Amino acid sequence: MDVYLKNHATAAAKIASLFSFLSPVTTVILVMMVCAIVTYRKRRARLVYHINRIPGPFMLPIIGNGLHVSLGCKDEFLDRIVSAQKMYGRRIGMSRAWNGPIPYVMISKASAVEPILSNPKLVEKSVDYDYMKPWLGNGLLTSRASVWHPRRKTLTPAFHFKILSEFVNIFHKQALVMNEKLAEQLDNQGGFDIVPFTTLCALDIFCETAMGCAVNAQKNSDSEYVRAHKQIGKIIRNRLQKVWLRPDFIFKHTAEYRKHQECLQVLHSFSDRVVQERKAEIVAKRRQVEDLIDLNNNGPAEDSIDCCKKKQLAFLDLLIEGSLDGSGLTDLDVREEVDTFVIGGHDTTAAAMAWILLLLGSDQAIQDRVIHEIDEIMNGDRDRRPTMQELNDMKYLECCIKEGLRLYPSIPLIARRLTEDVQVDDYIIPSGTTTMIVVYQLHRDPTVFPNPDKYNPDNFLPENCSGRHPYAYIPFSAGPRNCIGQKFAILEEKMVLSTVLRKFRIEAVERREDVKLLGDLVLRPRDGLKIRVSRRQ
Ligand code: HEM
Repeated sequence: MDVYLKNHATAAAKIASLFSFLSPVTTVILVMMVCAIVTYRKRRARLVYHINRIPGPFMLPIIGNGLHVSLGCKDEFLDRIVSAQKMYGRRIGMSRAWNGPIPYVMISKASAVEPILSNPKLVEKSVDYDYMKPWLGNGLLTSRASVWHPRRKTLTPAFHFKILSEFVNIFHKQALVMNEKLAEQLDNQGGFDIVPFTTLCALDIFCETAMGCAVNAQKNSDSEYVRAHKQIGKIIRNRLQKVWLRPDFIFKHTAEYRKHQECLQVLHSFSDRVVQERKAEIVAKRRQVEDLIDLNNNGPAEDSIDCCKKKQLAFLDLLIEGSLDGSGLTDLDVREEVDTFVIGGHDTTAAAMAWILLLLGSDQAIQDRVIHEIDEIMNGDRDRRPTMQELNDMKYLECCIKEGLRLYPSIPLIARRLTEDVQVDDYIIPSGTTTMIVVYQLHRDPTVFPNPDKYNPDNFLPENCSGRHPYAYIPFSAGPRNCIGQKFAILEEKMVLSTVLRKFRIEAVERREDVKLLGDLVLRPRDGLKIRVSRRQ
């Protein structure tokens, strides 16, 4: 003990003699730096300790499991995550991986998902979302908690039930255009890829409902916008996988960066134009109202003012009216939300509808049952637009949609950066970790869904849902940062799918098992989804 104290005293004396050469200010700075380093190292050691208690693959010094993620075929990202999770996360529903110095914890068990998604303090997205920022800026999907809170509050009313019911007409109109396009494929007995059809239909629907602008994507399918959108998704995925492409100063010197910038130019000029045109219309309308007030010395009738104030506004109008009335949102902020909602609002629903058509085409008995339900509700009428009530009554169709989203959740991975520790059973996932909820696998937990790979819409009959863990099925995420557009999505899908099924019978041309999956920003089939259509008798 004496020797120990003596050694420390000597070390302290040496440090003091070193500091005696330095000015007091430099000494204070040095001491602060030493303290910061000691604290950082302590925190880091704690983080490493807790992460490495979680099962995971063998890792190399410094690069960890980076090679496993970055090397090889870029289309295998989701496959690799799922297989690592199957191998190491089977027992506790969690596994860990180090992407260089960054720890990731993959989760596919409902009881481990709950403490993360339900906690209102854990709403920070992981750094992986930052690679979407040049495109989406601080839109709802990518923004930090401090920016996200007020914006989410502003936008929530735009997806109110009353507004959605006004969209039903547009949903139907665009579904009829899709039917016209499908009719052109009646003679195509070899089959065709359904994904471009649902994608363009969903894009038309979103632009016309939420932003009041008709882009006619279904009629003009080779639009520059659609191509740029597809390409930027690929570039971002590639960058996410390849650690060395992550730093801006490297990425900026690649050919991909030039393509990335070209895509941004196309995408941003589209959304800028939409925002500016709508803003000009709103400003002109306001002027008209002001002129009317000036003309009438007594001012406008009270009830006409009330009617304007009470009207519920759709997404873009809500943002623009807010920015004109001093909500603090700039034109750039509005554009960021437009870009975010266009991707959130059409890619996801498009993928879901395509998968569901393939699934229905693979099981004629299920298709018969859903057609029977629709015919019964519509009294055999195959043309009239369904009312909101009739759509609500299509319960079995809803089960088919939910089951489709279980097997093929449009967003297969949800990542969060933890800002506080989370306890799961005997494990601590420390603050600072990136957690990745593997929704694709969570939805295939055999203890929750027996025979989990089978397409079985009965899984969502009320009697089969009762008692199920609320976080076992989360296609729209859950908790405070869940999907803002989920009611919109289900309603749109019901309208489009029922409109298709009233006219056509669907047959899958390929087996589900043969479809290669791409874990892009959205879960897509690598080579499309081939179906055949015939007119219903
Ligand atoms: C089948 C269709 C859809 C699915 C499966 C889906 C799924 C999801 C999921 C899982 C999230 C959470 C993402 C995360 O935390 O990383 C999310 C967020 C979001 N979704 Fe959806 N979505 C769908 C349709 C829509 C639609 C139609 C809209 C717009 C009308 C929309 C707009 C958004 C937005 C803006 C966010 C970010 C919300 C926030 O952070 O506050 N989504 N969606």
